[in-house]
Amino acid sequence: MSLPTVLERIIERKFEEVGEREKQRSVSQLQDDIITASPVRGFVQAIANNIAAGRSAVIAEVKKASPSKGVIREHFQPAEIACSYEKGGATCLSVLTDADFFQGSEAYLQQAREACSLPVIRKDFIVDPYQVYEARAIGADCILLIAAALSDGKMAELNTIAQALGMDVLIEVHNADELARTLPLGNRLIGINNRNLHNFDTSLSTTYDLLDSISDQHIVVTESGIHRREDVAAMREHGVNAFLVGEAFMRAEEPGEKLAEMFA
Ligand SMILES: O=P(O)(O)OC[C@@H](O)[C@@H](O)c1c[nH]c2ccccc12
Repeated sequence: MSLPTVLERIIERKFEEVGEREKQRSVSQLQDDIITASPVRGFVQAIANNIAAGRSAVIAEVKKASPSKGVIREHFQPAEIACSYEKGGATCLSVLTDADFFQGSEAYLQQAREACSLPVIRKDFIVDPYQVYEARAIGADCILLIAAALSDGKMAELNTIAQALGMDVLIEVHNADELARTLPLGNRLIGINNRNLHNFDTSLSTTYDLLDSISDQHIVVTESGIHRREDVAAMREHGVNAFLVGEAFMRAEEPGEKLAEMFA
């Protein structure tokens, strides 16, 4: 038998984590929290507005560490980073909430969101409805669903729950099969992860190769491995105008300045 890939290990751990959390706080308690949660900020709307105005839409990521890179940013203050991103022209924020593999937390999402007026996506490995309720309870405006981690039925179920709670959904794919499974859901936003979650290689051609199969009604978000102005220019030449960028910003002293530089 082959060794489990990192994605498989993460998912296995997520199911345990959900079990532990449910004992601490039930779904019905989360539903109470949702009643008083901060109203949803339009995530897709913000992206669409930017693109309609001819600009790139930038989802700027708040990420301390990753399994492939280890600690990416030592000085890590989510509120400070959020302000810097907003000043630098970010459209939305992405905040890692996974603790075990990315050193993230729900508190980081709350701190980042409170510090600015940008819509925020909860970046985590969502495999159970519990995590969708939890996302809205902590203020998330959008969730990530990773096609590689979900069956068709589970993906549809989680998507429907998120939308019923008023959130947007970014479904992430990295090959033609995952894309074909995702398109029938009819979501406006499609994320293409240039990083293979099984072996961590990044290749921008992952995005280019899938573009022909996606109609103009969708907004493609290219994710991972965008490091330089040249990467941005190449994507824009292919008609891709929405970007999810983490590491390149996180390694800069002033993340928002780096954003402004790369997307000027
Ligand atoms: O740091 P990068 O290479 O700019 O990548 C950001 C983002 O795309 C990446 O963090 C990511 C994309 N999909 C994910 C799913 C889970 C965790 C992390 C991710």
